[in-house]
Amino acid sequence: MHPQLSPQAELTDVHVDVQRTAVLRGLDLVVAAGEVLGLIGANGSGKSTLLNVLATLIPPVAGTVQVRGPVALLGHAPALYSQLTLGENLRFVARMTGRDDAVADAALATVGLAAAADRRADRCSHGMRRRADLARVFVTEPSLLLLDEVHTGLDVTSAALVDHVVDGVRRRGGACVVVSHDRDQVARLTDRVVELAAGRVAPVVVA
Ligand SMILES: Nc1ncnc2c1ncn2[C@@H]1O[C@H](COP(=O)(O)OP(=O)(O)OP(=O)(O)O)[C@@H](O)[C@H]1O
Repeated sequence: MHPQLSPQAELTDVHVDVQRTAVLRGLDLVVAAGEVLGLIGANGSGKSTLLNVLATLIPPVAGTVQVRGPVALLGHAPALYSQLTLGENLRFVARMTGRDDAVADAALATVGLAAAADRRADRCSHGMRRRADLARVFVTEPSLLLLDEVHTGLDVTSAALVDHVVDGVRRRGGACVVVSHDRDQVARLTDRVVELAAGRVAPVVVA
């Protein structure tokens, strides 16, 4: 962590139930501005739930959640309207956040999808959809970027694009939380790693 920087997100004694089952139980976590935090844990330990709490999509039943600045969550599945083209999807995001269409078009070009802008999302490969999802980050410029297993199924070039996106958020002084089952990926990409178990997080030393 970078103690000299203020927290981008701070969770204190957070309890979250999913379908009446306690998933997070008194969880404390500070994500510092400028850091890339790795989050690991067994299947079902609550990693996606925690990202949803950080994205303020799931309210805790107890505890406090403080998040500064705009947040972007990239989930298991890319968040695109399947019947819209990639260009329409990105322009929609741009308009919803008060940006020009040109920003959306530039973002698509940045992720190497300018030539596919007129292709419907449901006619794109998984990797293309993931790239278009990553392009959202160039449009909205979040201060807190939450990545949930986004490396799955990506080729080397697309995986490098994830690194580029994470670097961009960090350079702007924002923070990232990266969920992955790939410990090598986590060790390479992050400044520090925590493990979620029994509803709480604990520091982990990743070789
Ligand atoms: N829609 C749902 N309905 C019922 N229970 C759910 C639902 N979503 C999650 N859960 C429960 O919440 C717990 C935490 O799930 P979550 O998806 O956050 O775990 P995870 O660590 O991200 O798992 P994985 O590594 O498999 O993606 C799980 O034990 C699961 O049983």
